Amino acid sequence: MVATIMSGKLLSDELNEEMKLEVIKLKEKNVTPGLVVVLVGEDSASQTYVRNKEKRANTLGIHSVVEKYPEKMTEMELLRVIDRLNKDDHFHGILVQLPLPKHIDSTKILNAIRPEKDVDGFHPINMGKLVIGQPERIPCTPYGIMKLLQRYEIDIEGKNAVVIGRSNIVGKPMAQLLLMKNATVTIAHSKTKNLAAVAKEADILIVAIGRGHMITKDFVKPGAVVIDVGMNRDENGKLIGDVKSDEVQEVAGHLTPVPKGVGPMTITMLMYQTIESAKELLN
Ligand SMILES: Nc1nc2c(c(=O)[nH]1)N[C@@H](CN(C=O)c1ccc(C(=O)N[C@@H](CCC(=O)O)C(=O)O)cc1)CN2
Ligand SMILES: [Mg+2]
Repeated sequence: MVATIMSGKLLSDELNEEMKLEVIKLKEKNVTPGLVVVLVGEDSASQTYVRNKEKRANTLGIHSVVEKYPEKMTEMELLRVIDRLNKDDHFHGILVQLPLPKHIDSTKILNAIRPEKDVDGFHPINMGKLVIGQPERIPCTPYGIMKLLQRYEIDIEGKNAVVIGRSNIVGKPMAQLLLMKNATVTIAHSKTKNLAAVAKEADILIVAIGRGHMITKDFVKPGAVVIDVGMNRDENGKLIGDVKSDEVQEVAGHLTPVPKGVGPMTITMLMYQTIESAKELLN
């Protein structure tokens, strides 16, 4: 078997075209979706991601502003920035790029964002709404994965889904989204015993561990859908996923590549939620 490759890049391109039209329609009603990205410090990967977000927003016609602050900014100063942006009607979405410098408590900052403007879906109110099955803003990576599963017509209902990783940003919301589609969901993590056996039960295997090439074919049931959320660097600095794709693609039915799999969908869903947030103004 050779797995079907699920391209996040292609789906992003398709959704971009739809979103451009949505933005045009909103502008006709005098609403320009606005996104502000707050970047604190000099982390070079974060700078790249923020630049990519700005570029994508511009391509779609979204009004986009990046506010950059020095590494030594205090938590109180950042809270004041969030307070100002919460009140600024030009912005329907506020995103604070993570990670923040160590002396700033990320939880405090994320909790200060108005839930309606929380296009990352990280605010406890948005997380809580997701858990009770009334999602409003959804963390972009798992949301993008759901769009990919839908695009590739993957049946979810009644399937065994195993999510490896229990972060607030990926693992936990991913499990909730799959549960909402009536999958039987298992969350596995670093303390799970016999991980390969647990993973091998999965019809849908979501891998968000953060360890390059850890998932070999021994973890994969023949024909399974394997979603690789990992972004790691190998010894030569090459970007690799958590899944050993060359051998897993011989066993899996579907597989997301790294790069151009889940990654592009994260930014796409960020734009999508910014537009959704702007639409709410009309209602
Ligand atoms: N506030 C947030 N901070 C962070 C998030 C987030 O969703 N919200 N996620 C990551 C970084 N990130 C977006 O911010 C992000 C990282 C990577 C990609 C991506 O498309 N990756 C490409 C490969 C890029 C490369 O070659 O290095 C891919 O997978 O094809 C998108 C978004 C942490 N911070
Ligand atoms: Mg996100």
